[in-house]
Amino acid sequence: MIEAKGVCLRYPDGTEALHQIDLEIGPGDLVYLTGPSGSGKTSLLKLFMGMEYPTSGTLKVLDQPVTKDQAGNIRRLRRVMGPVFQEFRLIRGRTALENVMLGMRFLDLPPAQIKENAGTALVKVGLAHKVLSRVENLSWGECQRVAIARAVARKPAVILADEPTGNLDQDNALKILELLTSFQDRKTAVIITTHATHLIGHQNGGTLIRLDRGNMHWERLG
Ligand SMILES: Nc1ncnc2c1ncn2[C@@H]1O[C@H](COP(=O)(O)OP(=O)(O)OP(=O)(O)O)[C@@H](O)[C@H]1O
Repeated sequence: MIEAKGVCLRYPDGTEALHQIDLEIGPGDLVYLTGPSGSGKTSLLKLFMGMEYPTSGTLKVLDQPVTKDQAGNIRRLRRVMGPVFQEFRLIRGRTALENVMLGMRFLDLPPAQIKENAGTALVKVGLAHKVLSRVENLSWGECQRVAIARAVARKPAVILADEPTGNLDQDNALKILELLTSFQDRKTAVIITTHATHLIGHQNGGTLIRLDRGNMHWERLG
């Protein structure tokens, strides 16, 4: 599903964010990405999303090479990714339901099906009572759940959540990790960046990737 061989990422200002990354993530895998601030976690997610390209090495996502000259194909690839961005990127003035539906606009589904799937996703994240609320009237935690619903409603091949525990106390961080890992199934891989490694449940298994100044170390959990 995701295969990286010797991947390096150097930004135009010379910063080497990732160095010689080798990894394989298969369908249904659960991967936690951790490491200090600036260690390269977001950069790695951006590579998986085709928002950055490797400066050297090879990266394939769903058998699609992630290179600049494949930009058109990568745009299509993004439709089967389920990103949950740190800043959520919700559209103000629109309801929770509309936000989730907008995230599905590229899917080849009839409008009624899109609406139904969007509603189901909001129920799954515990927001049945906020479906018709505008997002600016929701709390921060509710907005986070809308962002998760938008990612999962697309039934993506990979859910990528960037630091979903960042602003949460321990109880809520645990709930969000449990919610995100509940979407892992045979076909859906879940990748979560987090500083909260002490909250990672070993019962779900999975892999912990530690990044340290762009270098990677693996650890199997469970
Ligand atoms: N667009 C960019 N241009 C230049 N350098 C960048 C850019 N984006 C990130 N960096 C640098 O690349 C390195 C890795 O950044 P990245 O955002 O991937 O780290 P992170 O592990 O996600 O950090 P945090 O936990 O603080 O979010 C850092 O040194 C950062 O300053």
